[in-house]
Amino acid sequence: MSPAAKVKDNGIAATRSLDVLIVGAGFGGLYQLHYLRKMGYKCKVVDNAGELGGIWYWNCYPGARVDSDIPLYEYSIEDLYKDWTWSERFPSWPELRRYFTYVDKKLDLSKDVELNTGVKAADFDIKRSRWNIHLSSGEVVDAKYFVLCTGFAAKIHIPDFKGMDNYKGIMHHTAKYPQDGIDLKGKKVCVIGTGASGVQTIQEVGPEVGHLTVLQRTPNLCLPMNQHKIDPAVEQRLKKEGDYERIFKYRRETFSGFDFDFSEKNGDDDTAEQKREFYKKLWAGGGFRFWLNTYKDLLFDKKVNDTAYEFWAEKTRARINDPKKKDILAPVLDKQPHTFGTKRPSLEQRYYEVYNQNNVNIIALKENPIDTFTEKGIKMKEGQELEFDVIILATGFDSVTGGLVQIDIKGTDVVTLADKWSKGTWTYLGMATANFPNMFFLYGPHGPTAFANGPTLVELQGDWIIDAIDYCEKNGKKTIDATTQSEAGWTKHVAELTDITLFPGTDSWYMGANIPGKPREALNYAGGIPRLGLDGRMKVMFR
Ligand SMILES: Cc1cc2nc3c(=O)[nH]c(=O)nc-3n(C[C@H](O)[C@H](O)[C@H](O)COP(=O)(O)OP(=O)(O)OC[C@H]3O[C@@H](n4cnc5c(N)ncnc54)[C@H](O)[C@@H]3O)c2cc1C
Repeated sequence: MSPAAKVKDNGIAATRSLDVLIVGAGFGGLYQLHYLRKMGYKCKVVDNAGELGGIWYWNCYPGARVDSDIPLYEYSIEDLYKDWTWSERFPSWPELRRYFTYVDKKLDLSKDVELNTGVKAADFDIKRSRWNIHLSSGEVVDAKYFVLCTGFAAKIHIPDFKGMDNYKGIMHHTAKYPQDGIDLKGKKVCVIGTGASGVQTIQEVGPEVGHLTVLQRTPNLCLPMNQHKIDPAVEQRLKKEGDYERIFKYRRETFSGFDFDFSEKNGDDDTAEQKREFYKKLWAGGGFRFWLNTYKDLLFDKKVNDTAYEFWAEKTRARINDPKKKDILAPVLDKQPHTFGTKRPSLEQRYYEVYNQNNVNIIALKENPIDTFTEKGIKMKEGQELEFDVIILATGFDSVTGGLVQIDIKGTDVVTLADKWSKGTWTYLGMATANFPNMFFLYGPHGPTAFANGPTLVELQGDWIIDAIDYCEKNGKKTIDATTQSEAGWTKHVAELTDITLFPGTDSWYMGANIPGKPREALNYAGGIPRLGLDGRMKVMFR
């Protein structure tokens, strides 16, 4: 199937020929490798990480753990789940790493994975209908298909704070945290940012450090995780009774790929008292239930949304002692930072109690912004000169599109992907983009990505991509490409669906609003998994 190796193109000799080059050794890339290899295709995975696991390699900051409860955050492959048991309902990053080691051993993946190897560029050779893929090692690989499983968080974002180079202490972004950690005991620590990574870091390090200062731009409307230990005997019984099989089937049918879905009810179907009872039940269930198992119009109707916000604020404010901290962390409804659920709420275990400790303070950056970094710390606009041994930048990512466009990819019209998407993103089904034939991506733009449980979505989209490649090979197709019409239709559909929700009203990374100059647009598909309707959607162009 593969043409001879050493194909000469653009003066660069490709040293290897593959059927498929897969970028990323996380849930998505390893799923592609396992099935495509089983089907007889010659594939390799490359990843610039030092181990398997995707984001769980990079995000080893204190307290990093998953927000999807088990067994949702794992592969649905029986051979894997039958012998694996997690220790906690929401596992932490070291356990995720152990899971990937286990998966590797069971599926014998590593022999086809090249770690510490990045993809820098790729160009499509029209004459041969193949990709030349340029690796960080200097090697050029020739492949018929180019599958980008680069996740939504491959490009970190650090705001352009004044004077950052002045600071002489220890400073790391959460996704570049040292693999062997930092001893924070007794240290003066600053965490900038209270998104998902910030919340997890703060609640973990607060009890351990000498002093913690949190710099918050927007309060995170955190939900109780309700973490607990897992009893392996119970899990074993559930597996025997077919529970896991049922969950893995059902998770492919729900909006977010979890084992629960939005209620059939609208908010107005319930009286105020009934609403309260309903919210109490969701709250007690823990996890994302208060967000994604709630009234089906909660993310569409501001009035209904307000009732959830009020419930959240009442519950949360009761946990914070200091009145000023209360207002910074959990403002009352008429000072709400945004509608509930239109920014990703984080799951927390003791986040708010940490602020009741004397060694923890919080500064609202909207009232008192950073003036400049200094040699010893940070000077605030109001004049305080704060000194820190360690600064942890929990400042997020150029999410969803950043990891893709930072690779210099040229399609059939020699326009780079970065140029094509510079004023807005165009995709078909959130898995292909016109004039980039034989190239697919998953868990990326215009898919349900950030609204979806990772493993569910990478399996669903992964199956579609595998089928598409197999279809081409079985039917002698040289290329598969999205048409510009199909791409325009999907892109319009993504925008229209988002426009009727409350999401556009909030500045968030869901809308690209966290990155200066990035187009403000819907990056995720608000129709959820069921409306994707991937079956029978092969409306693509074969040549
Ligand atoms: C801190 C954090 C917590 C999360 N928690 C949850 C959660 O609780 N539940 C949930 O469902 N999802 C969560 N997610 C989303 C998570 O990304 C997905 O669950 C899942 O990891 C997606 O798998 P993936 O294989 O698509 O991508 P990733 O796991 O992101 O893996 C992508 C891989 O591609 C590699 N890569 C990228 N670009 C290149 C390049 N140019 N060259 C070589 N290699 C490259 C990266 O190094 C990385 O290893 C979280 C994300 C983050 C950042």
